[in-house]
Amino acid sequence: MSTSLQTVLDETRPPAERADPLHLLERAILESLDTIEATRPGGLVSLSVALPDAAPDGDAAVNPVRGGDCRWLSPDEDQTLYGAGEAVRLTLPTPDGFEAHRTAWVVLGEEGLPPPLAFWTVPPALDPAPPELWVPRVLLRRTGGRMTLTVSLRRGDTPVAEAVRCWLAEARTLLHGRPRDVLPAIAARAPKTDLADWTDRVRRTTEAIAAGRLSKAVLARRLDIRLTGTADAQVLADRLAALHPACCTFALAHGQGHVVAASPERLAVKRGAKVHSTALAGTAQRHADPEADARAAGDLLASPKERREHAIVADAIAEALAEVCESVERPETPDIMRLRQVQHLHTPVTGHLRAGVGFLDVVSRLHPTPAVLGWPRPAALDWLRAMNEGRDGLYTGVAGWIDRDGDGEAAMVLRSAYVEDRAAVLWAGAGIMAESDPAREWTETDLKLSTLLNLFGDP
Ligand SMILES: C=C(O[C@H]1C=CC=C(C(=O)O)[C@@H]1O)C(=O)O
Repeated sequence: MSTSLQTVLDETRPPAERADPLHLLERAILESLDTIEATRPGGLVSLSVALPDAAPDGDAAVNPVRGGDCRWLSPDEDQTLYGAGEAVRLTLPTPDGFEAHRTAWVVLGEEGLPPPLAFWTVPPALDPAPPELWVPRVLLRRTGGRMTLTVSLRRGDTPVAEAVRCWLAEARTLLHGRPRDVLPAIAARAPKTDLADWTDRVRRTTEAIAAGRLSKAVLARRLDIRLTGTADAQVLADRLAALHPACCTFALAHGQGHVVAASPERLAVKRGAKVHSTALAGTAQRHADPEADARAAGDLLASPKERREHAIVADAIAEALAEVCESVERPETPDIMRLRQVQHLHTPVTGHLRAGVGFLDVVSRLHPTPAVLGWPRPAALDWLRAMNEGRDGLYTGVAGWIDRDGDGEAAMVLRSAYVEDRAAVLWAGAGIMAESDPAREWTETDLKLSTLLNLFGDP
């Protein structure tokens, strides 16, 4: 071992924490040092170690509760990803441009551990920004009680000793960081859309649909809020995950702040050749009274307008998957997805991918679905541009992760906020059909906005 690296290890490991599970990482780094240093300049190298399980009482040495700048909680897989820093960031001309980097990725460490991964975002259709992908410098992956710590480096960007210093410091924060879990309240609201403007836009859209210019358009409204203090995006994501267990919850570094969401719409999940997507469109309110709640769900299922709005989305997803799959399956009729504030018509769509089809290629075919844009795609895009519809903070874009094996998960950025310092920008939208009533659609967006507003004490 070089003396400089020994110095880094000694400096970054306080004596009181000698029993720290990070010694496993330190040992693995020392064992892999020659290979890391031999990796060609520009090459991406990742090293993974298994850590002891987290104790449920939170007293264990390993208890990843806070810290880092990216967090991803998957609803049905009991998996949480915590990322810190960036080993590499790629701006992709096309999302599948990642494949070349993926195959050159050097993976070190214990065998049988989950592969390293990258987070990525694709902007909304109305935003010309390119897709971005980044490999976190430190990634902690908790699957069930199993924990894997992965550190990554692009050779040539930073001296190895410096990278090791960052790895250990960031890993320590992910493992032992202290919660800052008091969320601020709302100090002021600045709606960017009022009911009159919304009503006008919905009316013009229903007229355009009646005139045959398009079948559906998703209009959206923006609400800016000022907070009484800084909101920690990672805490917001944790709260959202607790309140919305059926959703994919994430907080991802974006611009100078973070995008935080509890998205009910998992656009795609890929495991080997299997891909799962979710068609979600058609919305009703939830009710505390079970009878009223069931009636609302029944009305939703029976409504020709909601069923057509939903079918446009389910058909588009099935058609996009058919282009890259050997077979596609979906039930004939939707069921109901129940969330905290709303319930949606829901159709799961699954496919068996043809050989050689990459995950990000699937995502780029699916996005934007008619659940966030409208239909047909070109007409909806033209219409939204003509209406000066804006989108930012990634709202109606896609976010996800992809691993070294090419598997991954993608969620629409919905029920989301862009949070920076003491400010948050919230968006919510609704699919507009020929029969849409402006006031009802406004109420629906209110319910969708409350997913995030509730976190700041808004009833
Ligand atoms: C556009 C949003 O939701 C979409 C997803 C599910 C149901 C929708 C609807 O019924 O209108 C929307 O298409 C949003 O949450 O901002």
